[in-house]
Amino acid sequence: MPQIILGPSFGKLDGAVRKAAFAFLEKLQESDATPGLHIEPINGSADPRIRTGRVNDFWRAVLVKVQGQAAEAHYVYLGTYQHDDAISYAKSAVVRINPRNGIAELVKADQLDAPTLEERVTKVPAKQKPKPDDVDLATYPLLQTQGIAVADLLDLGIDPDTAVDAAVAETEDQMLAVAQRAPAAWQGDALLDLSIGTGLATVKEKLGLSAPAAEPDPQSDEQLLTALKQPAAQMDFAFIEDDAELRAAIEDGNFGRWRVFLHPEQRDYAFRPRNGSFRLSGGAGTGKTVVLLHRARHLARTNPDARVVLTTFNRTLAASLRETLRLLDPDLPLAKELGDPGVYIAGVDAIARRVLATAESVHAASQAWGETVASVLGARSPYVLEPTAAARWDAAISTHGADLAPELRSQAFFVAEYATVVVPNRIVSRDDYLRVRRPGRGVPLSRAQRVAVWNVVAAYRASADAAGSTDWDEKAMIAAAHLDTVAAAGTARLADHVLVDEGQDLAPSRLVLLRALAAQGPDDLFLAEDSQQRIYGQKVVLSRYGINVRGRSRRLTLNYRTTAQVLRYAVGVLSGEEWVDMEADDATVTGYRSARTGPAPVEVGATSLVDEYESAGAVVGKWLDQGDAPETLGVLVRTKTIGDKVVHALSERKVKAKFVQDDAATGTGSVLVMTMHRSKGMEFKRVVLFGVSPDEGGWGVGQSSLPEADRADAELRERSLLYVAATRARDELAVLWNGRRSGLLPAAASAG
Ligand SMILES: Nc1ncnc2c1ncn2[C@@H]1O[C@H](COP(=O)(O)OP(=O)(O)OP(=O)(O)O)[C@@H](O)[C@H]1O
Repeated sequence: MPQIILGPSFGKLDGAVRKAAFAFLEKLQESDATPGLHIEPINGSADPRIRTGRVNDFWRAVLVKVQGQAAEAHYVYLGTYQHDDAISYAKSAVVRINPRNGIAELVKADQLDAPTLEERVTKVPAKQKPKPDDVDLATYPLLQTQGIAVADLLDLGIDPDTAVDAAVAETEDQMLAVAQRAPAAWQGDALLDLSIGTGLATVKEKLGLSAPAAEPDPQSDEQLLTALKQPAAQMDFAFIEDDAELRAAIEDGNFGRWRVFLHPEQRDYAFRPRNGSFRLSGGAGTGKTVVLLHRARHLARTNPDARVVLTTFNRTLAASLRETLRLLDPDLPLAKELGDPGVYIAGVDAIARRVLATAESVHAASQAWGETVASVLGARSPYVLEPTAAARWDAAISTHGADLAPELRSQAFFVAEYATVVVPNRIVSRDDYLRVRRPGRGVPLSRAQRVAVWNVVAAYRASADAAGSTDWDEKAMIAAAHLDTVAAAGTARLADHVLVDEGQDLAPSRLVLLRALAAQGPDDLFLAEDSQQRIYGQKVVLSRYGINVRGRSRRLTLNYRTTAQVLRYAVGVLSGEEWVDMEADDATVTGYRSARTGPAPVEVGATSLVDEYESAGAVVGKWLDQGDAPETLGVLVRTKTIGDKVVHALSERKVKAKFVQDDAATGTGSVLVMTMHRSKGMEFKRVVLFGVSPDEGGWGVGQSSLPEADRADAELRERSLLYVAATRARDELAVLWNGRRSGLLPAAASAG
């Protein structure tokens, strides 16, 4: 069967033609000898491999035929055009090997001749190299300030016209414009990377660029095929694997390029085997979830017996992973039960519950099960499935917390202490607690304070014991203990590969559980995280919970979702704070960039709540008038109460809106209002952040009652929440408040 390769300009078509184009390619994929396809060369085409094919009476497909030694040809599909346009495009399009780096590229014939390289390069104004003391670097060509010359760009293989334009770009926005015009995706990416200070060697490594051993032979189909398969070429050329992929790409107006056009780094993280646990970090929108989905599919396809667990913070996000994996591969077998071959998708708490439910039904009466529960909670009832309400902390504090210092008398303090110290360390007695090290907990405790804290913990546990209940930290830890016990007795673990999204939000007990799902070994655990998006729980260091990723941590830096303008604003929310990643290293935003442009975020400060509702109605109404589908617009709020009021206020202003919570379907036809927490992992075309003021509900709430160290961390989480919310916007962001502007928002200049 001929192999179809989607080229960079396979383009968008409207409905009827799309169907015809798909039918054409489907037949071509079966056999290029199918009657009626009329695959023909064009007289006078610049590229001898160019063919056109008959889609119908009016439309023709433009293709590049690469035969090589293979029995079946490869066809690069360059799009479907009306007859005359197809012929003129086919005459000028050339797919060739870039002589500098061996990457396949689509160029126009006129780019290959006139004017010579030397002539074009002389277009670059000869400014002297800047001297740090006497030059205003802000008005100096960006690349020159980084010590990059045109010759370096040409050497990388960047198209000469693009190189010349890039060399004179003085601002980020000018560079973005050049990058967007670049004839190949890898070139735009390389230019943006270089312009923010990434070195030439790193750029080459990230894109897998290296000089070919010999001058490419333009006649050689084999060489062209190799060139098409280079990772950097695959940002523009996608080898289509089956009918479903073809149908999605050609027929689906919402086709996501993420399904087939991966960045070389994404490709590497998705497909390369790893000899142990791996951590992939990256800012919002850099494609961490995309990598996980591709990796899950790859592992399951490579070994159909493999038990792949794909998990995340909660069931809403798990439902979204399931839906997106279905889009990527509708035929991929999903496992129904944990431990079955295929991909099993669930939130981490659902996994804990699954393990416990099975274990309790089989072992509840056994001594071993009782010992497992006791190893985490001390001697108590072996029944653990019922949930413990967080309110039990309040009861325990009020009955047994008389000796506590006032700043420790809060549910939030106990939840944090319990989840990060008591449960993961399997503390079952007061003596254990007096001895345990509490690294990472900013709040110091004297011996007397520890005793007072333990009294409350003991009371909390006693009341949960009486109810036969456990909280989610306890459930995860008992499940992990159980899995370790049965594995030590020789039973196989439940998974071969565990893939984790939103790792930054997982409490220690959840990490211990995920570690216990698979035996230590190659490709055991792959964890995606962005520490700057931690909006739940405490800071966590992976190595404390048996997850060793030393030397196996990488970072993605290209944001595919958000425009450069929105990204700059969102990153402004993070600035001035210290951030650490899950290896306790600096979490840097260096190199984090977007290749897309759009309007600068708009800020609207209102003088009353009614005024703010009015502004929200006006902003959303304008977007709807422009033709945006309502469900592509998000209004993000701090709390459900605020959200309900916003829905009401929008409806009064004739904007149909609905409040979305938990894993309710978003549906179509309404503007979506949701809490910023609920918006995690989602994206919208345009976003309103509503009520970003210390005078409005939610911000800073409860922090004053926390110990100082916990308060600082709570403020970091609020920044992260705002960052998460702002980075949900693909194209445009509006930030609204009533009263004072929140100090968490970036300095006013970033908004411009
Ligand atoms: N190679 C790609 N080509 C085109 N689009 C991509 C690519 N990779 C990712 N995207 C798109 O970028 C957006 C962000 O991707 P994804 O959700 O995987 O990022 P993320 O790092 O998990 O983000 P977040 O941390 O904000 O949840 C999605 O719309 C995705 O389809």
